[in-house]
Amino acid sequence: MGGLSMDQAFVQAPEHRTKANLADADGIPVIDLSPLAAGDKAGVDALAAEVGRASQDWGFFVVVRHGVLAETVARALEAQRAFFALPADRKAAVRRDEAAPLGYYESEHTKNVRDWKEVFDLVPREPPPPAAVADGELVFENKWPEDLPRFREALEEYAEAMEELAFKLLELIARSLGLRPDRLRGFFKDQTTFIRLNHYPPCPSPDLALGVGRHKDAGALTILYQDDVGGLDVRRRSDGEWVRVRPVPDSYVINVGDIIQVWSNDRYESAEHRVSVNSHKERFSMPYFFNPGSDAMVEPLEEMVSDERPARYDAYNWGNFFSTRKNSNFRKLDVENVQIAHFRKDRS
Ligand SMILES: O=C(O)CCC(=O)C(=O)O
Ligand SMILES: [Fe+2]
Repeated sequence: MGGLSMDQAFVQAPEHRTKANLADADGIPVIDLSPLAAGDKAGVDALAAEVGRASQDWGFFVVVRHGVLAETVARALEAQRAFFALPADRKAAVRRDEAAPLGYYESEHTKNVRDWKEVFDLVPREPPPPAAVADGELVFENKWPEDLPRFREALEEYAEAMEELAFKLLELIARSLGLRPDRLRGFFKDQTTFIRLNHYPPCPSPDLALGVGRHKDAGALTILYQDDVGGLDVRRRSDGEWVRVRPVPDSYVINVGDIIQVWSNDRYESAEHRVSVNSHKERFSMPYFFNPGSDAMVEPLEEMVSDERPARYDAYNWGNFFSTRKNSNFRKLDVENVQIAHFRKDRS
């Protein structure tokens, strides 16, 4: 199934393997976004406060009544299933490579251990192709599979709906930090957002391998659709234990990424998470990684910095960070991949 076969490359170190009978992440807030549609100020303020608490306590929350049409989601899911059901040679025809990182891929490494998954990456907005490609420069051009007619259409429609939701969430995050609602918008003008379709085939050794190894999302916000199988685990802030984010029908799992951690000067923290696999049921998920433009310099916002709380990070360029991270995920390297911790002022 999925063309993967178990070998040493997938084996996690003992301390990173999934334990049986993981507890549920009971406390993860489920937030109803319908006050946004109603548009009354008090309702939206209360919502922003909820988002703020969740971002502080968990770095994760679930949203329901989010306004994304069920048909739009259903069409995207159908496209996703149809793509991964294609024979290997047709998936390989849209395989990503180092210079052109979008498309199909089945050999991603997270922290140098191979993930038990296959993916398809696409961008909602293609930047104009550079006139000449400089050495090391990545070309973000979508690769659409042939003879899968509704695939492109369904995902373009989905991407549009996600962008709308992403900007609403960004506004709530800004409000929750006491900022102007549109304070963060400007960073997303030439955004490097991408959508990933994930397929986790059943795994013969779910006690040894992971669908995605433990990591934090590097971007600003992640909006994740997960099916009803379950497998997303988050490291609970209160005690450091891994707990499972049980699927909620018609919901999205939202997590704040490293960029919001830096912008907020550590008021919010990007939580570590991973994907566990199982031996009997394939799982599908679709994260939307909402990322700023590649020339964005990421640093604590001036409103988040004071004499009592000086800036905790040096500024870094998002485009460099992103392409360095992408390359390190592409194959096994001998060095640790780039982390925001490398830009912390108090690192020792
Ligand atoms: O599939 C999932 O539930 C989460 C995937 C994930 O964390 C990622 O792709 O960054
Ligand atoms: Fe993630």
